[in-house]
Parts: sequence; structure tokens; C-alpha cells
Amino acid sequence: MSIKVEAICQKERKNIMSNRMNKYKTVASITTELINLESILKLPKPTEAFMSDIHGEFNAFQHVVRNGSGNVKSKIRDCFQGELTNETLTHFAFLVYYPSEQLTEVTSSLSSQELHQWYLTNVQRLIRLLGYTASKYTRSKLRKAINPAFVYVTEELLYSDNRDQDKQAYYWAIIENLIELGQVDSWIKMTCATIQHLTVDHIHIVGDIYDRGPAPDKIVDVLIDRQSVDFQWGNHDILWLGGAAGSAICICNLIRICARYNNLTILEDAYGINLRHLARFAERYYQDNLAFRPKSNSSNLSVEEDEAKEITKIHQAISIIQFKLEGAVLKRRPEFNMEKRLLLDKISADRKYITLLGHNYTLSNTCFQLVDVKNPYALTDEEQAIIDKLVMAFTHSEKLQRHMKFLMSHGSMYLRYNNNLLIHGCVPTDEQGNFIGLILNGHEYVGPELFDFLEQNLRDSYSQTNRKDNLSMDLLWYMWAGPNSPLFGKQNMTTFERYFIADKATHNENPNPYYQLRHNEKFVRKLLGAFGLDPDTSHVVNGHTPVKKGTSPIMANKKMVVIDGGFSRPYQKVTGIGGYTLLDNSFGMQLVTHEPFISKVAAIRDLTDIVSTKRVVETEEKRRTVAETDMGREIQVQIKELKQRLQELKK
Ligand SMILES: O=P(O)(O)OC[C@H]1O[C@](O)(COP(=O)(O)O)[C@@H](O)[C@@H]1O
Ligand SMILES: [Mn+2]
Repeated sequence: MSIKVEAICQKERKNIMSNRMNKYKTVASITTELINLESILKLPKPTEAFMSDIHGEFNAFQHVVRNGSGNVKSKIRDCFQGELTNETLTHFAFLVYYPSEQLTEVTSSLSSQELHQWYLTNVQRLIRLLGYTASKYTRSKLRKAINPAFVYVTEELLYSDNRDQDKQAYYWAIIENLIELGQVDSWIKMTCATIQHLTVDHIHIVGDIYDRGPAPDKIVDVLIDRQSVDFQWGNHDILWLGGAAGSAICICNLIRICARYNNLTILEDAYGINLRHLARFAERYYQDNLAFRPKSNSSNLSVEEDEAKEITKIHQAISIIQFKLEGAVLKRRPEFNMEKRLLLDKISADRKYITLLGHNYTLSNTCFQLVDVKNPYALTDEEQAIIDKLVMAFTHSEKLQRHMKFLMSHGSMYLRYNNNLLIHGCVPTDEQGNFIGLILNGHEYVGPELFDFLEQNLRDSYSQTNRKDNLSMDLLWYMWAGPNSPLFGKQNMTTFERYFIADKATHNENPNPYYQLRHNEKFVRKLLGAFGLDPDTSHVVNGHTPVKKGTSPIMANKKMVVIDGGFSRPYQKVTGIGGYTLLDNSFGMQLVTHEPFISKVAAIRDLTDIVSTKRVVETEEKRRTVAETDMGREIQVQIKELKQRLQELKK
């Protein structure tokens, strides 16, 4: 089995390690480093958080990230045992989550004397909490987590014991100076961010940041700021990566979804992609159509009637272009095995029926005025011009390119990390659990090799300058909607049927047998083994399929955890909750259930964490240390090398 693509974080770690190794050439320096590394191995394993299917729900996401999925409050409770009333504890926790908002509140509501006292109390508490959250890390790691402008002040406060009589005056003088020099607010904001970062050391996003919700761009901005992050791309993320790589089909699909969920502003305002031409064109050729009306989005802004009509027309225009472009790929790629998705040529000349597998279905909500009966997949000149402009805009949007570059550099099709296998969708199989995939040029890509192959093609199409309709580009769309795509995991994407055919039987997308098999421990063990992990100690973490109300997200004797709990609002009626975060820390694995997030204003007003329950997935018999992590294993290799070097020097 060849696993070609290792995640960026692992590569980065190795680079850092080997650069560091070159520094140790003397007995003294090697000895110091050996002591340092041996003691790092003994530290508790840092906390990882796993989230998936956030689908643009920035406010819910940032709330959970800021409160460390409830962990920040637990840390405060442990740090200040018995010292704070529940009310004070909650207020202090909200200062850590939302320092800017809390500072605005206190500066406007307290008298200057009260405010001074508030600063003295809270700076001191923050220092204690920072010290407590940092106790798991080396001093050097903590230093890197502190804003450079405040390293000196923070370290002086942290390491000078304010109970020591001699140091007391010094300690308080630093705080008084921070206040007097007008720096205390900045220091508080920085320290709260550091506490948040240290509480959850690493974030895994198991796919689907994009589509349906209003602010995926802001989620990416937060993650860029965190840096210690990885992504396993989801099918929706592929549309945006594909769009940035210049895939016209991906662009159509994502604009269609933005129109459907009333989110076109993401394109125009966040990414500076001008939709004027598309809007004017849609206005000329399309009318109102109930099936293409935008859904209300999560910010619950009701759309003005004129705007709703405009979006409805754009929605139809882009859908028709999408169906035409998809038809062209289906024809040139018989190896994708998707001929049954060729639908425009099955529409009757009077546009009233469609014939699918010998059945005639009535068409409703039709908008086929630009579909030529004789040549249904041909774009009109105007449609072609619009697509060309859109491709140009997507490939030249500075912010989109920056965001997608981050998703590329920190992302992969799957990830093996500290004994867990992270995959957004599935590993396609047949009914018997044999891996299936794509046959291209006589070679069948299945299992890990299918993932590696698709990833390589994504990277190729992303980096190539002459963007053509080549195989790599076509595979991007396959990753979104192909029957054996690990990211889609279903036989048919029935977008056309959902818009135009009332008979619900045609809407069935037929999930891959994997989704039944993943309940079975034997199958999951086989999967882990195939991806190079030890089935006895590892787990699979999946996203993509919302866990239905009354169904357990923990399957296969705890070997499989599905964490799509419905951050995406339209799916909360299916899941009955507001989302999950899986935490993996030195004590084991816990699944945190979140209540639906109403709004940031409501969360701050009602001081709610949106954490309802914590379910234990796995408890460790003895607290896990860095030695038992991937990083620990690399450190052990390094220790071995350093010891060898030391022996040679001593000879
Ligand atoms: O909920 P919508 O907007 O109708 O979209 C449904 C489509 O989304 C999909 O579920 C894919 O999106 P997910 O990855 O979020 O499941 C398709 O299978 C389906 O055709
Ligand atoms: Mn998905």
C-alpha cells in the first residue's frame, strides 16, 4: 500500500526537527537538548478538537472555538476551585471568550474607580489562568503563543510570585503601568486569545467549511490565525478549491448553492467577485420560479421581494449552465460511469416530460428556454461569455486565492493523526465491503490509493497555469458528484430531479454501502488496517452525513465516530442538536454536544456556552503523554540520533 501524501503538519514538524538537529554539535548543546526532549515526552498530550460540516456558520463556530467546546470553563473551574461564585466564574469565562465585547461593556458601565479595580482583579485572574493552561506546555511553546509585543510583561507577571513579599510591589507596578499607559485592553485581548489557543492546541476540520451558511470566509480567517489546524477536504470545499483552480463546473455549482441559500453576498462582498453580468443576463432570460426561490439563510434576514426575484433568476441561469457543462464532461469521460446523469437530452420537445429508465415523469418549474432541443448541452454565446468572465474573476480574486492556498497547504483527502483516521465522507465499497473506485487507463484506484490519486489530481489542477478541460479538472467535479467519490459517497447527485420532478422516488441518491458497513467493528478494523493504522488503538472520524435524531454518533464498538451534528442550520431539524465537537486529550476522547446557536448577541447576553452534554468515547487508564503521540514518536527518533552523536563526540 502506498500512502504518498502525508499531511502538511507532519511534514512541517519533520522540517522543524531536522533544522533543529543541525544546531547540536557540541557535547553541552546535545546534552541540553536531550534533557529538553526527554522532558517534553513526559508532558501531557495536548488537546485536539475535531469539527466538521460547519457550512459557513461562523458565529456558532467561533463561539465553540472561543470557549474550547466548554474546556475553557472547566479550566477556570479547576484553576479557581472554590474561589469564585458561579456567576463570577461565568462572567470571567465570557471575558476570556469575548474580551472586546466585555471590555466595551465594562468601560461604558463602570465608574473610573470601579474600572480600575476591575482591571486589577481581572489581569491577575488572567495571569493565573494563563499559567494554569500553559502548565501542559514548555516555556518556549508558551512564549511563541504570546503576542511578541507582550512577551516580556507577560513572562514577568507569570514567573514572579505575587505572594512573595519582595516581589509584590514589582508585580503590581507592572499591572498599574499597563493600565496607566493605556495598554491593558490590548494585553487582556491578547491574553484571552492565548488562553483560547492553549486550551485547544490543535483543530481538525473534517470537511465542509463552505456552502449553505453565510460566512465561510470568516471561518477560514480564524483558522489562518490559529495556524495549528488541518483540513480533510469535504465535497463542498472541493467546489471552492475547484473554483479557485478555474473549474467552470465547480463555479456554477457553488454559485447555484449560494443563490439557493441566499448567500451570493459571500461572492460579491467577501471575495470581490462581480456577478453583475450574470444578473443582467438572468434578468433578460428568466422569470420568477418557485423552485428557485432562495431559502432564508441563517442570519434570518428576510429578502426584499425584488431581490428575491433577482436571485431566483440567477439561480435558474446558473443551474442551466451547470447542467450543460456537466453534460459535456459526462460525454468526454465515459470512464466516470455517470452516463445516467445525462438528462437534458431526455426532455421531451414540448418540455413537459422527461424519460428516465423507460418512465415518463412530468416536469415542473421548468426553465429550459436556453436549452436547444437539438443540441441541449451547447452553451449559448452569452452563457459562454459569462462563464469565461466568472472563471477569470475566481482565478483572480486575491482573497479567494489566499484562502484556498491555506486550505491546500493545510489540507488533504484524509489524515492519519495520533492514531485516528480522519475522512470527510467514506471509503467507497461494494455491498461486501470490498473497496471500489475508479478505473482509468486500465488501472483501478481503490482504498487509500483512490484518495492519493484524487489528491494528486487536485494538486495538479490547482497548480497548473493553462487551465483546460483536462482529466484533473474533470476529476474535481467527479470528487463533488461521482458515484465512487470518497467525498460524495452516493450513487447519484439528483440536483436536476429535485428541481424539476415532483416524484420523490427520483430524488433518492443511494448512499454507498460503506454507510451501513461502518456500524460493523470488523469492517472498521479492516479500514484502519488498510490505511496503515493499528486497529486496536485507532478510531475513524467521519463527517458529511448528519447524525439523525435518536441515532448514536458512536459506532462499531467505539471505533467509528461521526461528528456531523448539524452546525448547518438547515440540517438541525434532522439532527435535533446544534453540532458536535470531538475532543481528544490526555484523559481520552469525549464527544461534546452543542445546543443550536442563536446569535452572538444572545450568547453574550444569556452567558450560554451552548454545551449540553459530554459523552465519553474512550477513557485512558493512565494519562497520555506526548510520548504517545506522532510528535512524541518523532522526538524519540531525534533522541536516538542525538545520543548517537553524543557517543561519536565522546570517542
Ligand atoms: O440540501 P440541499 O441544498 O438541497 O442539497 C442537497 C444536496 O447536497 C448533498 O447532500 C451534498 O451536500 P452535503 O455534503 O452537505 O451532504 C447532495 O447529496 C444533495 O444533492
Ligand atoms: Mn459533505
